[in-house]
Amino acid sequence: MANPEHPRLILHNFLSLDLCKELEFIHKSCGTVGYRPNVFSTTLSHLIATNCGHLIMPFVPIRERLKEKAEEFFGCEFELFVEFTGLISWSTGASIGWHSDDNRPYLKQRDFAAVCYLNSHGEDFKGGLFHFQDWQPATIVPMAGDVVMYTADSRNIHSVDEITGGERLTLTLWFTRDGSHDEDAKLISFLSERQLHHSIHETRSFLPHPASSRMYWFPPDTASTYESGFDICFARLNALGYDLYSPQCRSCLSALDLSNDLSETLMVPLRLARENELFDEEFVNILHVLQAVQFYCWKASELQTSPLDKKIHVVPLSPSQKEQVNRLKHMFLKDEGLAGTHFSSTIASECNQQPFDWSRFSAAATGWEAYCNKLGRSSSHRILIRSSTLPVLRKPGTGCVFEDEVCFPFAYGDVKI
Ligand SMILES: O=C(O)CCC(=O)C(=O)O
Ligand SMILES: [Fe+2]
Repeated sequence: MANPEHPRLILHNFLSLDLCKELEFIHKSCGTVGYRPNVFSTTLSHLIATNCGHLIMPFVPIRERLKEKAEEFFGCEFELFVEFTGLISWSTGASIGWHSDDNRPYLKQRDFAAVCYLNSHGEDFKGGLFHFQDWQPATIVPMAGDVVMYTADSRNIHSVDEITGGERLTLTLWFTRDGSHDEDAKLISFLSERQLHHSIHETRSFLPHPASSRMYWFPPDTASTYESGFDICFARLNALGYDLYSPQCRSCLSALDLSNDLSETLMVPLRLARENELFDEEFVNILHVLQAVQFYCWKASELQTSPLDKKIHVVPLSPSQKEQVNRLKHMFLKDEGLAGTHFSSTIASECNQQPFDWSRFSAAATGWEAYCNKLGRSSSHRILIRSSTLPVLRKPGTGCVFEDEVCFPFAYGDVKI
């Protein structure tokens, strides 16, 4: 039963560690600079906008479980809509003072919050403890798999200490009773819009389409964009020991071009380099590279290669290729030290647990494709989302039954509404 003065709930091990890792993979390969300093985020609409709608699949059952839990605990069965879902990471320097989550006129629709911790204090980051101003528990130490739920109003004023190292990652949801703020309805309409633009003759593809390069530039200060700071995708690759080579990078041929708008430079085919070796496979753009690399990080320990595998082709970097690799680095990592502060400190716990191996990396690139295909194609993974305009029939204890269903094979295939 909720304490009516401070209604809040702590759930330990609500999410499996596997699921936490999967969501970490999605965030580290799809995230953008966020809404506050030193904060990065991945929203569901951003996944759709970058042709990664299939990556919404892992969120679907979690959203439903969290909504049911909130309805049960706060005593509002069948009343809630998800208002916002996002993966949010905080790096060194990020913090938030005392506040309630509905403390702005445009946030008044928020009734409840659910913050799911996807990694752990002490192991993955330092600082970042959560505090409630009144009542118990006064402090929550974020641990992977745990969830805190609370009302978004002034009965649950809270704060988060500054992050002093590493990256703190959460899956954060807000719930509302106001159907006009239903996130599902917005996602459905965004998806159908995208589908209309999707030619029926186009072959199915899970290749990501990067958003505007400004969304990946840190710090997100428009005035200084590209003159200081760094590209977060590039910085994540660099922190893991990778370099990029662009076979057709025109803007990096001349030092004079360094002040140009860089938006197209990482949206073209790229190749991956490591130390003095160049991997002989082309990726369509930087997000494609990053997804393969982060998939390798996620799955490195499970990837099997056999001596019968075809030989992985890696060639030495030529001096001119090396020069171009360095130019790209200079363009996208203006402030390498700053990039290191935000992304390097967690690498010990990532894929560096075993020595790097190109054949395992190649297996990861293939595995990434199979993973995307599975998410996108499997009919058992089809997303069932109710449109806010459809009347809903609910049966207590059995979840929801809809008079009609809106069925989305996310991002691909036919849409039935
Ligand atoms: O990440 C957390 O623990 C809470 C974050 C928070 O208070 C917010 O985003 O409003
Ligand atoms: Fe908050």
